[in-house]
Amino acid sequence: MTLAKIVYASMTGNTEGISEILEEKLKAAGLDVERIEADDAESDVFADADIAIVATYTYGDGEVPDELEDFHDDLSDEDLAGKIYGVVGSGDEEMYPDAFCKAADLFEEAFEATGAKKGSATVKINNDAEDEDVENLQKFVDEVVKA
Ligand SMILES: Cc1cc2nc3c(=O)[nH]c(=O)nc-3n(C[C@H](O)[C@H](O)[C@H](O)COP(=O)(O)O)c2cc1C
Repeated sequence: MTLAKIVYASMTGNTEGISEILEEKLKAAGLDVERIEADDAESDVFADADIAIVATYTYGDGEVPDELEDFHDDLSDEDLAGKIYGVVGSGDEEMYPDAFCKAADLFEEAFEATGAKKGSATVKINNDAEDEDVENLQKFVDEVVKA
């Protein structure tokens, strides 16, 4: 069975909710899913996964959250060739227009260095997921599953 792993960080719950939506949709597509909170994620967490997903909010001014910093630094050294990756970000578009969901972009760069294949365009969500975002998450899941 195909295994998808979702590593997520969430301070106020928005990204956690997004990760739950992803889990639900991946399961509905027939996949095994593991959702791993940032503090529990070792850099080799995706070694046994077919699909590697990171869901992250953005902190500071366009920075990866503290609890994902080491994970992000080490991820690019992993060999994830043959796997599919996808990234979902939550940020605040009004408050941080120039750094909106920048952490998601930084994870995309790290995944590119691993040799994994991008399964779908990064989804960026303004705070918590609304109806339109849920549709975009469905599209994201459909694409990573068939990539
Ligand atoms: C101190 C602080 C800095 C932030 N910096 C950014 C930022 O640079 N870019 C961005 O898009 N959002 C930024 N945000 C907004 C959060 O990423 C956004 O509220 C997100 O939905 C939080 O996700 P969570 O509920 O999963 O913790 C910042 C929020 C705080 C409190």
